[in-house]
Amino acid sequence: DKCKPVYYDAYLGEPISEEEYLEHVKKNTTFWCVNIILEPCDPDAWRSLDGSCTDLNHPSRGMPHTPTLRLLPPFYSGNGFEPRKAKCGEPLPLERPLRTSLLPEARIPDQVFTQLVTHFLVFFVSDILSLHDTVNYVTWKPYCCLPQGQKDRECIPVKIPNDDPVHRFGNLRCMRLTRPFTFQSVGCVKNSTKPERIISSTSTLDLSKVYGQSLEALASKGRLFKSGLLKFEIEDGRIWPPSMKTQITPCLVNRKPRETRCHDTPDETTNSLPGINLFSVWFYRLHNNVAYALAKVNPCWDDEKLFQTARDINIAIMVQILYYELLPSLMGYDNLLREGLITWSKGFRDSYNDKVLPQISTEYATVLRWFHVVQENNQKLYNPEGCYMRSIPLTNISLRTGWFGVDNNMDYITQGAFRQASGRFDSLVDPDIAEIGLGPVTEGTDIPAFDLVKNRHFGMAPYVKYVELWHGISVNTFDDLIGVIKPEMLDIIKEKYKHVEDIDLLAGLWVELPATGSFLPKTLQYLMLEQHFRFLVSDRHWYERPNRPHAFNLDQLLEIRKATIASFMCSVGDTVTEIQPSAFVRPGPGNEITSCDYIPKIDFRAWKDPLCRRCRYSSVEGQREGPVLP
Ligand code: HEM
Repeated sequence: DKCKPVYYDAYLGEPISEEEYLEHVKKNTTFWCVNIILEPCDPDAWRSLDGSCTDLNHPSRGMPHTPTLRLLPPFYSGNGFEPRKAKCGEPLPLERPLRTSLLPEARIPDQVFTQLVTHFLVFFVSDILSLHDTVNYVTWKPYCCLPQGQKDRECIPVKIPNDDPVHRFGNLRCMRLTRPFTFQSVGCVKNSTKPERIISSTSTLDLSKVYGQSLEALASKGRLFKSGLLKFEIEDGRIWPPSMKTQITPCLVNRKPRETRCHDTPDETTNSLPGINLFSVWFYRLHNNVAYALAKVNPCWDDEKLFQTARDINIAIMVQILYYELLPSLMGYDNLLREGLITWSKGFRDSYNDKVLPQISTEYATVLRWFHVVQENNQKLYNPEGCYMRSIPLTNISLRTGWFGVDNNMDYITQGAFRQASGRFDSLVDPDIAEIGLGPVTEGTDIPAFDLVKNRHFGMAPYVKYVELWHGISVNTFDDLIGVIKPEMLDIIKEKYKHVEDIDLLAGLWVELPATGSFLPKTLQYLMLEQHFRFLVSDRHWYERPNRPHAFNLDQLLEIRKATIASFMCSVGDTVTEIQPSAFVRPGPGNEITSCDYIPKIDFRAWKDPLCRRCRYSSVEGQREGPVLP
């Protein structure tokens, strides 16, 4: 029956019967455990919103709440699947003292990269990962450091010892934290099986922060249903996504009555971290700029065609910037070329492999947290002339979209994003990220220590297993890590861990030497290459494919190739009339700030549809209307 929905077991990816589905309804587990596909996959359709039909043979794979892939089998201890023990049978060293020893606190500007790198990265992360584990200990179970928390198995608070370098003079001895949600904990799979984390995002790169993950959310909050546009609002001459009109909003930290802005987007978590907030607004605007440009060259296109094409271009621009600009800057152009992540030719390439499921690896989801190390929390604000105005801690403007809407803050933070250095790519962490990572909503948050806790609860194999896997060496003693770990840090590692196999994956990354030609630690480099290759080969809608549904023609692809973060900022960044051509890299000799007129732009005439000539004088009503956009 064509119109009958098909229910899939989210974990197994197999269809289930209506009776099995009703069982889930009874248990109230459909949200987590069932993927519903309303219509059979149409191989010629545009990319779906919920990730379904990315893989025609396994239509539910790629959807939210589908499993991650383990590169190495998990390590847990006991029947309760608690974090693995040290080799000698004792618990592993406490996370907080490990963090304070291996990753000291300091705020040092990087000599190469700008703050735009971390803003882009955190936005990109929000496209494929989840916030629910954080919401759990902040909002749903805020009691993990109170006596009530001792009775709740979900609570795994982080202990702060009495000799803590920061808190020994204060009273804080506990930071609240909860176990990550797993297929087991939410009731999809038996508790007697090894915990597998559950993620609420689609596993493809699809700008789900902008478009949401369901038709209903996009229809009710996103689409204007006119000229292919997303809904928008103009305030003080700036274009924004629509704002919420209710009193209760997710912008918990807005300082009322002045700060009222909170975005009513298909995915409300656009209002969370500043980097996510900024790039969501910018990609929102870019969609409308593209739709407007397309409508101009194709007056006969209807709303649907304009919308879908603009979405497709918007996603392609994001991926082009990620693969051809950001990743090469971080990981080395030649490294990416050699591993087949990018191509030197500007034309098409088809790397799609229908045997590879659209998934992310559990390891990748964990080690991406390494980037907390390079997050500078002191956001500098500049005016459009490039003069420093003032600073604000990023942790003070999370969950505070209202701040962006007042005092020209949006202009100044935009300017600061490409003028200011990121944190140094080193074994150091910004003091705010290490102590007050969630700002005023908790008593204290040591983000990298939390990362280590999660590393253990996700059952990551010991660090040395990954070193052996990727670097082809066998590691039996600490000295086998000479040449892999920074010498001075190897001394500290030996003090902290009793056996070389005890080292946690993330702790190893904190102290590793960078890979050749890269700024990233050696093992992180491999784990990133591995996953970014999978994004490319498992995505049927990958923008460089000539034979995907609604594929670009060559001229169009060549225009997409012009996308850079600088042209992006010129197009959507408030007051950006000049910028350095490589805006992920600090401005300076060879990368001077220059007028946007000199930054190559996409020419949308490549999308001119010859069929439109025929209906030129009978253009669809309203087609030429639209906001006056740059
Ligand atoms: C001011 C900047 C940032 C803040 C305040 C922040 C805060 C946080 C917090 C509180 C968590 C949850 C920790 C936990 O409960 O385990 C988290 C998770 C995470 N963050 Fe950040 N972060 C920031 C920047 C970044 C950046 C630049 C990246 C770059 C890759 C990043 C990647 C991640 C990842 C991958 C996770 C895990 C998400 C998941 O597993 O679903 N964060 N962050």
